[in-house]
Amino acid sequence: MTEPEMPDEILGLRRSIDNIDAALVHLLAERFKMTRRVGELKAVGGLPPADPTRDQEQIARLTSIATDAGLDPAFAEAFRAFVVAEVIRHHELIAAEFAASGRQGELPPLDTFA
Ligand SMILES: C=C(O[C@@H]1C=C(C(=O)O)C=C[C@H]1O)C(=O)O
Repeated sequence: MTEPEMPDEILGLRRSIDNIDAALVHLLAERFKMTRRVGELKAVGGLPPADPTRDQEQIARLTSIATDAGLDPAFAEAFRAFVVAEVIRHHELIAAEFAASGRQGELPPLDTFA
């Protein structure tokens, strides 16, 4: 049995979906560059990787933005938590590398835009 033909509208929608997926990957790559630098600055300053106060501010802000945008706020929070968990993992690695390097108090070179 042959499958029904894919409607042109679905093919057009998929082109936009692919563009959006590409934009999301680019945005995440830029975000991780920024959070990596935050992780370096925290390691130098002796600050912990996680910041629960900042988390609460972000959750409140994103819940409001998601609701206004018609996106399920529970999904927005799950996505934020997924991304931040990876950020914290990076920060822990950066802190461990910094502690092992013996460069206490020195700021690593800025490579945010590398
Ligand atoms: C990037 C930071 O570190 C962690 C990661 C966050 C994030 O990815 O947005 C927010 C708070 C922290 O738990 C930060 O403190 O700004």
